[in-house]
Amino acid sequence: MPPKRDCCGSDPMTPAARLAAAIDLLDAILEGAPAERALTNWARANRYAGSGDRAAVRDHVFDALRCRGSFAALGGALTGRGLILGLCRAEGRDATALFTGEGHAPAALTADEAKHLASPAPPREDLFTSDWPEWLLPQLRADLGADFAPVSEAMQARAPVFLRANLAKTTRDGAAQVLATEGIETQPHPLADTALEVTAGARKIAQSQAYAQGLVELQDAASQAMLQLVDLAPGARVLDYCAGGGGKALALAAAFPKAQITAHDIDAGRMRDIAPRAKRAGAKITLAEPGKVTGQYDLVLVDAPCSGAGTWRRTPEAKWRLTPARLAELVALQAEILSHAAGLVAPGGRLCYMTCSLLDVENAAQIAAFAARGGWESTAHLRLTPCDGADGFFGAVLSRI
Ligand SMILES: C[S@@+](CC[C@H](N)C(=O)[O-])C[C@H]1O[C@@H](n2cnc3c(N)ncnc32)[C@H](O)[C@@H]1O
Repeated sequence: MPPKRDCCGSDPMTPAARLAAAIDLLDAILEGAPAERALTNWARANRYAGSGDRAAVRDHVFDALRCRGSFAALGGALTGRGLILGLCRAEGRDATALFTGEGHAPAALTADEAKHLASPAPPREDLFTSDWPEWLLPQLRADLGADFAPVSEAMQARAPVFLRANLAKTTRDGAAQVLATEGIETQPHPLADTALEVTAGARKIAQSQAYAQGLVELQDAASQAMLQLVDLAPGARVLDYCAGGGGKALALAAAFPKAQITAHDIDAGRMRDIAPRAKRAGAKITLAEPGKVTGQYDLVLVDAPCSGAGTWRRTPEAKWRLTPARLAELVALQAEILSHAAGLVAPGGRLCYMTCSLLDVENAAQIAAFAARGGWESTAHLRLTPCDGADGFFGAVLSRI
């Protein structure tokens, strides 16, 4: 059968050519180019690459960034070429057959490379350990305890894609049926009764009718699960203090249609998508002016800026960019935001703190320090790791003492 042509009529790139493109991109990224920008520039400069090629090259690049330490060890060098050799080895692909130097394939293996690939692979534990930033290892080992090995292994895999069924418009089964008619296969996920894990057709979501009609939103299942911490009476006043693009505010609006929800973020630009998303979802969300929020709320949600360690499968560059100084800055910012947000909680109301971090210093220790400053106690918390099937997340509910 002839190779399937893309929409522009060019033949798809060969697997070896896709690897060669990923090698060049990774070299640029290792020199400091942001991955997304490098991929966009590459796609613009190589118009012959169809959507399948772009997706495959992107997957290679993100797989290599996520498993940077282990692929470099398996491939013999922390270079684009070393990482892609490591990727081939990790996936059990025959590098000799792909690195031929013919056509657009990467140059043939050198004698040293062939020797390295034939040498025994490092032990499994050394491999997954090397996919964390080295400076963070003592902290991660202490915080994750017995979960360190399984979480580290889970973090090497690609993150699943999840949707939240908008129960204000449909049921989870109803959303799944509509998605299926558009070639998007899903299965319910146990972490939340709104969560659908996408098993096929993920790239069609943004163009689907189910999405356009607000039946579903993209949201990680652990992020959806965090709403288990919240219970709201009809008419409750809710402030999403760090609303960003509104993921939590929209989920709250769907779960509690009678709540009055206000979204706030220090950065107005981050809230740009809330209005169109709310319109699609059929939700009412009031936007507060950045830095000017006042009043009293029955629930103040602080989905705090954090290291994002629980989401590093999706944003692998971020894990290599984090520094001890930046982490300390984030921890100080979280404490400051908590103090400020606490002042907006009405008598008898609650404060809910969340992060997508796996690090204790941003999670339980942050809450313990806040409670130790007086006046508040933690009444419930939830900690999820990628071993639960989705991103790492932490949430705690606090009441006044
Ligand atoms: C984890 S993100 C929020 C994600 C969002 N809640 C969602 O579910 O899509 C953290 C947000 O906190 C905001 N932020 C940072 N510093 C802040 C501050 N001092 N006050 C309020 N928001 C702040 C950031 O702009 C960012 O959008």
